Amino acid sequence: MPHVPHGLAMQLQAYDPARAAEPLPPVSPEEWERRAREVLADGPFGYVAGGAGAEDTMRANRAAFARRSLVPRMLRDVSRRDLGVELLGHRLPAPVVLAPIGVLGILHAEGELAPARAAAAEGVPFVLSTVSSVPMEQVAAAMDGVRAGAPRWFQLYPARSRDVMASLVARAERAGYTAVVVTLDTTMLGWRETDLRNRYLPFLQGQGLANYLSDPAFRALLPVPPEQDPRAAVQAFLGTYVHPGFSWDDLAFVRASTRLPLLLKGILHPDDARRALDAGVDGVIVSNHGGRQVDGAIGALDALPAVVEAVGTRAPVLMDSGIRRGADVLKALALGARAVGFGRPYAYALAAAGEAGVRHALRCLLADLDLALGLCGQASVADVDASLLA
Ligand SMILES: Cc1cc2nc3c(=O)[nH]c(=O)nc-3n(C[C@H](O)[C@H](O)[C@H](O)COP(=O)(O)O)c2cc1C
Ligand SMILES: CCCCC(=O)C(=O)O
Repeated sequence: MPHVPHGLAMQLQAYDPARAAEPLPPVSPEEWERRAREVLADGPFGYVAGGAGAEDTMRANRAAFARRSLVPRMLRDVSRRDLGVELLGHRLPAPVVLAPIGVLGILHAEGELAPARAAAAEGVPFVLSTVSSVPMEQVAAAMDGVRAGAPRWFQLYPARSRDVMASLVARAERAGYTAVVVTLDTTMLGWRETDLRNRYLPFLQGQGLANYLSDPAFRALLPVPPEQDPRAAVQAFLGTYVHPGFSWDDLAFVRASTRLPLLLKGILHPDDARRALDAGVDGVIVSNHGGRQVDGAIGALDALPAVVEAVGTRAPVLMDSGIRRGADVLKALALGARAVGFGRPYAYALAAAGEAGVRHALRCLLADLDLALGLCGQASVADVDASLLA
C-alpha cells in the first residue's frame, strides 16, 4: 500500500534552506482557488466556484465545520500514526477519496486523466463522474499506468434509459472500477445564478459526454451517429440525463444490474439512509453536492450525525461538501464518517497546475491530517470518535 506523506516530511521539504530558491506551490485551498481564477475564463471558473441560489448552503457547509471544535488530548504516544481505513473490503491509505467532478476538460487539457493519475500515485480512490471529458476506459488505463489496479469508483448519474445505465455500469466493471456511486441529488441541475449569468453550460457544447458518446446503448438511441449530428447527440444526452422521475424502483434496477458495491450519494435525511440500506446498498455519502443543488439545504456536516445514527453499523457512511483541510476530515470522522470526499480544491489545483498540482493539493491535505491527528493525541484515524469534539 502506498505510503501516506507524513506531515513532518512535507514541512521539512517546504522549510529546507537548500530549496529556498524554488517556487513553492500553493499549500492552501484558497491559494489554489486564486490561481485557478487567474488562469480560467469566467465561465469555467464560475461553474466550479458557484453554488445554487444565494449560495447559503455553500456557506452553511463551511459554517458547520467552523461551529465545531476539536479538543486535543496530550501525553499520548503518537509517534506512530496510521491514517489507513478499511472501506468496502479494501484498505485505503487515508480516509479520503477524490469526489466525482464532471467535465474536467474545461479546466485542463488532460481533463480527468491528470487527477486520476495523481490519485493513483497516492493510492487514494478516484471517483470518476458519468459526465467526464475522457471515457472511463482511458481513465482506468491511465491509472493502471501509474499503479496497476489503482483504486477507482464509477459515479453513475440516473438516466431515463435503463439500457444506458446498465451499459455504463457493465463498462465500469470491465474497466476495473470497484464500486458504483449513484448520485441522487442532481436529476436536474440546480438554479445556478452564476452560470445563468455567464450563459455557461459546458454540456451544451458537447463537453463531458465522453462516456455517453462512446456507449453502445446510448448510440443505439440515436437515429444517426453523434459524429454525423453532434447537436442531436447533445439533445439526446439531455433528454436521457434529466430524470426527475428517478425513484426507488429505478434504484432497485441499478442494484440488480451489478455485483459491485453500491453507494448512494446525496443522502441528507436519516429515513432515506434507512431505506437505502433496506434496498441493499453498501454505503451512503452524506452530501449536498457542494451547495450546488438546493440552496437553503442543511449543511452536509450538520446532516451527518442523524444519518450515522440511522445507519448504525450496517454500512459505512461517507461525507463531502466543505472538506478543505485536515481538521475538517477529523471533524467528519469524529461525527461518524468513515471517509470524506475532497472536491473543489482539487479542481482548482488541476486548473492551475495539472497532475502535479492535484497531487500536491492531496499531499498537503494528508500531511495536514497526519499532523492534526497526532497533535490531537490520536494515533489512528480508526480510533477517532465524538470524544474529540467539544
Ligand atoms: C464543478 C463540479 C462538478 C461536479 N460534478 C459532479 C458529478 O459529475 N457527479 C457528482 O456526483 N458530483 C459532482 N459534483 C459534486 C462533488 O462530487 C462534491 O459533492 C462537491 O464538490 C462537494 O463540495 P465541495 O467541493 O465544496 O467540498 C461536482 C462538483 C463541482 C464543484
Ligand atoms: C449534468 C450535471 C453534472 C455536473 C454536476 O454534477 C455539477 O455541475 O454539479
